[in-house]
Formats: sequence, structure tokens, C-alpha cells
Amino acid sequence: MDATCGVRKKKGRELPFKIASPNSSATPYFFWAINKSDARYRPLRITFPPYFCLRYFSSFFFYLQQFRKTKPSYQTSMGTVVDSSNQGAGSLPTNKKVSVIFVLGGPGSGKGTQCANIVENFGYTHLSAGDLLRAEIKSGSENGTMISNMIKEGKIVPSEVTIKLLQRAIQENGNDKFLIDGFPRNEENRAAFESVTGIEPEFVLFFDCPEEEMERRLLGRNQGREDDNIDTIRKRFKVFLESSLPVIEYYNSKGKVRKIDAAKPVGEVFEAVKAVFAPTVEKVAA
Ligand SMILES: Nc1ncnc2c1ncn2[C@@H]1O[C@H](COP(=O)(O)OP(=O)(O)OP(=O)(O)O)[C@@H](O)[C@H]1O
Ligand SMILES: Nc1ccn([C@H]2C[C@H](O)[C@@H](COP(=O)(O)O)O2)c(=O)n1
Repeated sequence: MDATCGVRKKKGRELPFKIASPNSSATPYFFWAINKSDARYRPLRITFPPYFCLRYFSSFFFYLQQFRKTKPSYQTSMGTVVDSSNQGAGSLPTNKKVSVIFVLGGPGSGKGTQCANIVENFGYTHLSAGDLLRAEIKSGSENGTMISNMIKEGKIVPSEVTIKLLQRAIQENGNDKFLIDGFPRNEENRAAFESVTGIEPEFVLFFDCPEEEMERRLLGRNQGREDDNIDTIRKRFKVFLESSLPVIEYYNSKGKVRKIDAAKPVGEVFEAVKAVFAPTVEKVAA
């Protein structure tokens, strides 16, 4: 049997509430546990009047609307960078138009090596997500330990952290052409970056390389990276297959992937890369 228990005061209004007895089935609206110390009433249920339903639903839709307002209103290949520290209702983009190429491929496929060649020959700025995260650890930031642990485990750092670093690097750089290396690493990275910045890549440069070759290269890299040990390397391969390849497949279905055979020697790989970039240079010159 339900009993009316009293009157709840909210913003000067008096609202009656009921607590249902433990075996009552007459509780049509919300459930709210109060007085948890009393075992007879676990779970205790308050019958909320429809007023509360309306109130909470309208608040929910209000917040939904505010969230939608923070998204850029267009998505083109030349994106606008939104200032992430300025997110929220009424925030304004910095209006920097940039051209972005995502550089993807397994660990050790040669992304960084080829990005250095592209920078030298085609005037892009190279932003490596991994390098930005490692610099963040070194800077002694509050996220440093979390990032360091995730990298040692071969895991992917939450998008929010990586995107902030990428945005800052883009905004602080005078160039408007960027190679973003090692990002997006999973579907969450991809969707969050697109939603926060409004940037879609011109295309995705994908370095395709067999695992045995990548493993050999990583074990011989000798740059003192904590994740270049066989245990972490295997974990990184697994994450690449399970989380990163689907992102490449997504862009492939949009006709945006330029696949390079990365198993060849450095010079030969770069010849293939040049063939991809040559038409973009001709387009600019024309
Ligand atoms: N085509 C190649 N043939 C042989 N060795 C290569 C080739 N490309 C790169 N390497 C070497 O392999 C190692 C890994 O290359 P690189 O750092 O460019 O890979 P990456 O894809 O950026 O790796 P990660 O994702 O782990 O940062 C380096 O020691 C590099 O000198
Ligand atoms: N989008 C990214 C890129 C990198 N990381 C972390 C996890 C990687 O194993 C590590 C090293 O990256 P690399 O230098 O190999 O590109 O950095 C990430 O979490 N998210």
C-alpha cells in the first residue's frame, strides 16, 4: 500500500510525494532511493508527479540544443579550426582555414620517415600525434602519467587529449597545410576530430606494410622509445588491426585513401608518395 509521506519544497512550491512500500507495484514514474539506511525501503520509490517528467525532459532538450550550437555549420575539405578552450554556447571559431592530410599505417610502416620527405619537398607542416603526446608527458602536464601509461600499454589515448594538442599545434603554426601523422587511430578519434574542428582530410596517405617488416624496423629503431619492445609492439599491432584499420576502410569507402606499398626501400616508397602529391602541386600552380 502506498502512503503519502509529506510535502517537498522546491523553489517556494510545495510538492507532495509518496513513498511506495517495498512490495507495492503502484509506482508509475521515477524511482529514487532515499533513506538508504532503512532496509525496509530498499529500493525506496517516490512517485513523482508528471510535473517533474516535463521539467527534466525540457532541460534535457535545452542542453541538447546548446550542444548542437557549438558545432561548426559546415564541413568541407578546407576546415575551420575551433578553439577547444573556448567551447560552449556562443563560442566562435578562430576562422583559420587549413588543408589536412592524414598519414596512417601500422607502427613502423615508415610514416614519420616519409613525412620528413614530404615536408622538405611539398611545404607541409608535419604534426605527429605520438610526438605531441610524448612532448606532453615531458612537459610535466597533469595528463602526463595517464598518457605515459597508455603508450606503454600500446593503448589509444582519449581523443579529447590528442585533439586539444593537435588543435593547439595547428593554431600556433603559420602554415595552412598539415600532415597529421598517426591520427585518427580509431573511430572515436575520427568522429571527435571531425565534430570538434569541422575538418575533413583532403585524403588519407596509407602506408601498407607487412607485420614482420614493421616488427623488424621497430626493434631496430633505437630511439629509446618505451613502446619499442616486443610486448608493446605486439599490443600496438593488435590495436592497429582492430581499431585503426576500420578508420582506413571508412575513408576508403569515401574514395579518399591513397595506398602506398611501404615494404620497399625508403627511396622507392618516396617515389610512390611523390606521385600522389604531384597532382596537388599542379593544381596549386595552375
Ligand atoms: N622503407 C623503409 N625501409 C627500411 N626501413 C625503414 C623504411 N622506412 C622507415 N624505416 C625505418 O623504420 C623505423 C620506423 O620508421 P618510422 O619511425 O618512420 O615509422 P612510423 O610509421 O612513423 O612508426 P611509429 O608509428 O611507431 O611512430 C625507423 O628506424 C626508420 O628509419
Ligand atoms: N592518435 C593517437 C596517436 C598515438 N597515440 C599513442 C599510442 C601510440 O602507441 C603512441 C605512439 O604513437 P606513434 O608515434 O607510434 O604514432 O602514442 C594515441 O594514443 N593516439
